[in-house]
Amino acid sequence: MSTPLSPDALEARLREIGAERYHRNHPLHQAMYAGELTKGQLQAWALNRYYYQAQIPIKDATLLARLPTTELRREWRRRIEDHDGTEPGTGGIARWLKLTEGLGLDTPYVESLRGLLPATRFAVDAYVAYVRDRSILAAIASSLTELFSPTIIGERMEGMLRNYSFISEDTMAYFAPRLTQAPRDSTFALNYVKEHARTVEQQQEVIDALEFKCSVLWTLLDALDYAYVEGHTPPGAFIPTTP
Ligand SMILES: O=C(O)c1cc(C(=O)O)c2c(n1)C(=O)C(=O)c1cc(C(=O)O)[nH]c1-2
Repeated sequence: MSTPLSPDALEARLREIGAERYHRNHPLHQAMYAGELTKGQLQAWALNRYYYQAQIPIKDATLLARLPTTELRREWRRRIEDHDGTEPGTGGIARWLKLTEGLGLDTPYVESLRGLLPATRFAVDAYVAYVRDRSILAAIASSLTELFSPTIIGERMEGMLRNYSFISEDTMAYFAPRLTQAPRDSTFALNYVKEHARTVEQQQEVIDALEFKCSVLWTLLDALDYAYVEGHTPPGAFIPTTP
């Protein structure tokens, strides 16, 4: 880029990146909603994704501490409440544990993180570090994958309920609220970057942040694929007891 894009052209570029790189295109996601995974493979996915869910409010709290205005902090604080809830048993993390429990996993084991794949830990920690260490613009832009999450969540809910007899609406309770939370959050983030990324350098930072985040999500599925579809489970990682 030698001249800055208009805000709408920047949005179009970001949407192109999502269409090409979002984890919706990953073969493991496609196998999951097509009903091709075993219960054990779904357990491994839910157990590893728990770490992503658990670190999201930590990532948001590191950003919150750096935000300069009341309006921005108020906006970001709501995200933390969405995940942590406002009292015990509420919020996204608690709902994620309903999913792992519904799949037959022991909650203390999931929470202990003992069964995580090494790549899950590295990729999620890289996301938290990115948001902590980069500019506020890059940190906000890295949440923009959420522009694309309602589509993948819709596919996953529909496909998993249809194709796996052991999955119920109740088990999938995590996802329904995300269908309204994600568009609200990503609209805010998109408007912020369209307003604040004006120079070529700033726009490149935003593009790089979205590509980085797509790579984080892609890596999580690559690691699951290698360990639980290809069968190269690293030492210490979760081993499914159901087929
Ligand atoms: O199910 C998904 O595929 C998916 C994707 C993403 C995403 O695109 O980052 C998030 C979520 N779910 C999600 O549930 C969630 O809370 C969330 C927070 C964030 C973020 O970057 O702050 N992304 C996502």
